[in-house]
Formats: sequence, C-alpha cells, structure tokens
Amino acid sequence: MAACYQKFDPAAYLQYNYTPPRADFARKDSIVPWKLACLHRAFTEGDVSGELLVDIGSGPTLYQVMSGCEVFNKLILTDFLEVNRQELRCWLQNEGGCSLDWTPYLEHVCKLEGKRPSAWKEKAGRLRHVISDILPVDVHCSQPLAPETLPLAGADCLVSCFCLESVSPDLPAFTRALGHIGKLLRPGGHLLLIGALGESYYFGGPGVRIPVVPLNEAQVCDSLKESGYTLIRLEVYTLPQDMQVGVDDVTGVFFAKAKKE
Ligand SMILES: Nc1ncnc2c1ncn2[C@@H]1O[C@@H](CSCCNC[C@@H]2Cc3ccc([N+](=O)[O-])cc3CN2)[C@@H](O)[C@H]1O
Repeated sequence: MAACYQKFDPAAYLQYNYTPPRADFARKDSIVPWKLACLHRAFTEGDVSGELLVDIGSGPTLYQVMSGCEVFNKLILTDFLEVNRQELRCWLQNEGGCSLDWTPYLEHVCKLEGKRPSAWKEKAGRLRHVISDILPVDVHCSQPLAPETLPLAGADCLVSCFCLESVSPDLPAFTRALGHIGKLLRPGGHLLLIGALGESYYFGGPGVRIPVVPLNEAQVCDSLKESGYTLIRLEVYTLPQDMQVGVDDVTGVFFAKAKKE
C-alpha cells in the first residue's frame, strides 16, 4: 500500500475534496458541513473530555480538529507522508503559501459554536496554540506512533478521518488497524471515526489512483466491536449525484462515535 502513496499530491487532494461542491458552506447537503456538524456535536455533547486529542492520519487537512481544539489543551496531528506533515506545518507557521485557505471552515465552525464568523481568528489562534506535535504514523504497525509519544495512560480521544479504509487492502487489515490505534487510547476514551462507504479507489493526485477497501455500515460496526469499542452513534451521509466529482467512487460517508471498553 505504501508504494501508491509516493505520488500523493496534497494540493490536488485538497482541491478534489475540500473545495465546492464537496465543501460548499452555502449548501445544506454539502459533505463538509455535514462532517463539521457531526464533529461539533460529538465534541460538545458533554461526554468527551480530557487533556490529549490525537488525530490519526490527518492528511493535509485541519477541519477534523476545529471543534476538538476547544475541548482539549493538547493536540497531536499525525500522517504517514512528509508532504502532508509539511502542509500542516505550513498552516501552523502561519507564513502563507499553504495549499488551502481554511478560513471558511473556521468561520463555519464558529457559527456552529454560536460565535460570530469573525471569531475565526481567535479559533485559528486556539488551534495553533494546542497543536503540540505533527508526527509520523503507520496504522499497520502494532505501535502506530513512536513509543514515547503518548503518556502511559494513552490519549483521551482519537479522531481519524478517511484514513483506515484508504490504507487497508482488505477488511481484516482495516479491523487490525482499528485495533492498533485503539491501543493509543485510554480505556473509556472516545474514538471519532469518519470514513468512506462503498469506495474502491480514489485519486490522490492527477493519475494517482489509490485502492480503498469498500466498506458498508454493518462492516464498520462489526469492526469497531471486534477491535474493542462500544458504538455510541453511527451517522451516514449519502452522496447526491453532483457530489460525485470523478475523484473517487465513494457512495456514502459514515461518522462513528465510539468508546474504548
Ligand atoms: N500506513 C499508513 N498509516 C497511516 N496513514 C497512512 C498510511 N498510509 C497512508 N496514510 C495516509 O492516509 C491518507 C489519508 S487521505 C485518504 C483519503 N481517503 C479517500 C478520499 C477522502 C475523501 C474525502 C472527502 C470525501 N467526500 O465525500 O467529501 C470523500 C473521500 C473519499 N476519498 C494520506 O494522508 C496518507 O498519508
């Protein structure tokens, strides 16, 4: 699987998935507002708390931690590829030249939090303040992060978006990867998992076709249970026709909130 990621192009990937129509904040049926609403609810409904949030397989994106950064005082971003970690560092350093302007995302999450959209600068400052590390990760390793990365007790919460199914050749590998990242989480900690349903490939750049293990809802639920999680909630988004933009064959997106037993 690693070989097909050598040509991954963060800028193209962001263009494919994180600009309109998939990221259209004026459309109630756009995918990104749906994802942001799921994450906002999950982080703010009162059962998720602690000190440390770890994002597994961040890719070049930040939307997935924009709600969580208000709940946790320490946030670790991770990805397998240096090109993606560099994209995240670019935003963190706030010197311009990054591949995507995250302002509309920050404004939208501010609105979800009942703040003025112009509060996005404070939110950006909070997010930059709590990000403590941007580290390599490999979910196929039984120890996905370097041993000294986390406190002995583990992280209080994990978030992972569109990663596990995109790097697993089959369902058993997806389930094993879930178990591997579960070891990073303290008992009673929460996992917020977003992923693709029915996806067999996606383009990680022009001509960079990357295989994905196609999942359905039942398989996601079974894999979570098999790898030691109790499912709290599963939400599913079905893509409207005009969200099929030729960059993958995804049919739906799931959001799972689960708790490590
Ligand atoms: N062994 C590894 N361990 C951890 N991470 C690894 C490993 N290998 C590669 N990686 C890392 O995993 C990758 C994560 S990006 C994966 C993209 N997933 C598919 C894509 C995403 C997407 C987004 C939005 C929408 N939508 O409908 O709005 C649909 C879809 C469906 N297509 C990449 O960051 C790589 O660097």
